[in-house]
Amino acid sequence: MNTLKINNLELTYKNGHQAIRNISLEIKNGMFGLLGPNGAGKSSLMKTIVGLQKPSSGKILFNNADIVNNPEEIKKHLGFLPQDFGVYPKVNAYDLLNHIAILKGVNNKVERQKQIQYLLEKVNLWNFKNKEVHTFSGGMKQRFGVAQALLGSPKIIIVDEPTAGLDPEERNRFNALLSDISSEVIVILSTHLVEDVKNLCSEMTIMNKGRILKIGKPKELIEDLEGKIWSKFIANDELETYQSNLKVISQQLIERQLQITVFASTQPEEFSPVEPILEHVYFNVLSQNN
Ligand SMILES: Nc1ncnc2c1ncn2[C@@H]1O[C@H](COP(=O)(O)OP(=O)(O)OP(=O)(O)O)[C@@H](O)[C@H]1O
Repeated sequence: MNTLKINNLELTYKNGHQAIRNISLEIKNGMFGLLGPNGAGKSSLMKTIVGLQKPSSGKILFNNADIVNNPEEIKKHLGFLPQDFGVYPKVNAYDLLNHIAILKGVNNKVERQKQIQYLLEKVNLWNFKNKEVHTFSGGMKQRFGVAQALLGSPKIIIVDEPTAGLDPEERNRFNALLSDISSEVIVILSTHLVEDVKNLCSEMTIMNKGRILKIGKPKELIEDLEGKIWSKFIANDELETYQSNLKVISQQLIERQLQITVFASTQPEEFSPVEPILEHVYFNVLSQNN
């Protein structure tokens, strides 16, 4: 079992912006969802975990090793799948993986060949091993990204917005693959897609403005809202009145009619009960923080 422990982490950038505010977390094997709107501090947190930047204060321990002072202790066990790799060199999939494996310290040639074949088969790209990666479709590039992240048998894998730009079928396939991997390693999935967290993660946290606002199992966080979510169709000009009298957590247009969803411990007049979902957890938590 791998463990990542974060204690009282703080990060203030040189311009004075405080991107991480007193964060403490404990993450074990499985998929952990880091959910938050743009600018919440997710990338700042991940970059600090992987040792790309030092926190202003606080501790990060990976399997009990202090990785703030010894980033190598995590780097040798890390697989990183960034949002976008930028431009790929004009190299075929096999050769590119071979190159990355060497950078990751897989020095034995036979071992390298074994790992590359295993991973290309696992992500369904073995038949495309001689094709240049820059010609791959979005989904194929993402799966290639997973293969490179898994080279060198990492114990912790960090993925940033992994399904951005994938069509629904590619997204499902990609998510199944991540879920498959996560039983033996820590996978931290940073995203603003509630749907991906709901489908994949056993534990999650919601963060905003550098703080952790909620932490728990998606299922339990949803159960906490049982009997507290209500909705109603209203006229556009009534919105402000409802917002000042009730806790409106979301609003959406359905066939051009405005529907609001509110959080309340008892049923507001003329509202209908709604079965809670993770979106409600997310919007409810964020609305308390705005
Ligand atoms: N190097 C930096 N110097 C100063 N401020 C920064 C720096 N990097 C990020 N920030 C600021 O810190 C805050 C958190 O940014 P961060 O990129 O961590 O958020 P995020 O949750 O990952 O958002 P996104 O989903 O948009 O990537 C933002 O207000 C951002 O402008």
